[in-house]
Amino acid sequence: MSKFNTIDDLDVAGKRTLVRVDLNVPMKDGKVTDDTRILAVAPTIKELSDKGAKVLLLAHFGRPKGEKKPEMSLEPVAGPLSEAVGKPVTFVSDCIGDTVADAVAKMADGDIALLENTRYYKGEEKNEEDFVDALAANGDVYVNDAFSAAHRAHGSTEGLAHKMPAAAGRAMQKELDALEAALGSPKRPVVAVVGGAKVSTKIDLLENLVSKVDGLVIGGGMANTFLAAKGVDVGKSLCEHDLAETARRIMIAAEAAGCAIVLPEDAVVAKEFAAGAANETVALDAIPSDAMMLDVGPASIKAVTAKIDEAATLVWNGPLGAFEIPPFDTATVAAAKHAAERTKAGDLLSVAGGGDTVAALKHAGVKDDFSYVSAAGGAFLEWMEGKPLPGVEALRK
Ligand SMILES: Nc1ncnc2c1ncn2[C@@H]1O[C@H](COP(=O)(O)OP(=O)(O)OP(=O)(O)O)[C@@H](O)[C@H]1O
Ligand SMILES: O=C(O)[C@H](O)COP(=O)(O)O
Repeated sequence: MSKFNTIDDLDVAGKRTLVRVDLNVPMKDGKVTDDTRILAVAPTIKELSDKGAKVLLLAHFGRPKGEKKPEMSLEPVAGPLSEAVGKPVTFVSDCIGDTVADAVAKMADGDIALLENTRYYKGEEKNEEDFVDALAANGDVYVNDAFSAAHRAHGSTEGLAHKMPAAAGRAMQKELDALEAALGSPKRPVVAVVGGAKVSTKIDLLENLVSKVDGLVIGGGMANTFLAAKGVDVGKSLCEHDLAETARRIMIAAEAAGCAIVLPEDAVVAKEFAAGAANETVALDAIPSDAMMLDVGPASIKAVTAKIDEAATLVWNGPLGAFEIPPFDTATVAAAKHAAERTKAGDLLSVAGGGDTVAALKHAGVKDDFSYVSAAGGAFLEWMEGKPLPGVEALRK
């Protein structure tokens, strides 16, 4: 990390310290269901507080697209965060303006405040100068500890670094060092497993990824888009039909690069996305038009585990199905357990990343058996692609 400033290079005592963290955590009914990302940033927050900084935490939650959507408030995260840091964390209902300035005026050195969702403002994702200036108005120094959001050139992840002395936090430092150690020169064959629901934001990076890996297993909502591009009628499944051309381009690029793509061969379908929903396993040409593919089926699981058996290195982001609701967790759990067994046997180096992916590995009971688990999903895949991450680049010395 010597190429980057770290907290050791910043004087934070008595300073209003804007700290970008990733608190985009899995949540159900207003409660945090996985605290991995919270635990990852807690040491940085505690260290800054212990050094006498007035710690102002900046983070996004979900994709409110510039609207103040109450269900995407960060307020429910303040409690679990306070518990993880072992100090009180005050929630502030805005991230810019007088509300923040008034809260800061009441803070003593060492106090910690969590500011409201930065994506409540359009200027955040657009990295608008006015918005960045408004964020900067309440800070003296900036620390970025959100590796998992570093692939976004947003106001709080990139813009702010140019406005005041800036440094990487401990979690950011640890992630970059660990990924370099594990995947800097990976042992081949390298197999990537990509699933999940963020189809439009992750599909583009697959085009580069296929030239870096020897095999690519596609599952989850991502697979539905590829299957539809191949002419499969995916019914009401999560699928981005307008990305069919992109999916086809990726399949051509993979073939040219000698990267074998593994797509589902069968599917577990249901008419509703609910616990206990009636479901059945069907062939790809028999998906009912009113049903959703919520998991890949047994033939697909066999193909996925066989591909994992070929790998010396596995990188995984995105569950193979809607794992939060059994039985749609079956494929994700089976693949996770299989990768964990091979890792424990010393036959595989396994790296997984992503908010929900980590939750899925925990659910499968194998999180600690993977070689390395990153808090980052999209950022981790972009790092794998070899792309410079704007949030990291902005911290270069
Ligand atoms: N077939 C499917 N249909 C609908 N949702 C699915 C399907 N397969 C997986 N999902 C959902 O995908 C979500 C996780 O996707 P996502 O891409 O956000 O992964 P992640 O690990 O959180 O990565 P990141 O950190 O980039 O967000 C889960 O909530 C899961 O229910
Ligand atoms: O969950 C993530 O991967 C990060 O928090 C980034 O979220 P985003 O994909 O909505 O930018």
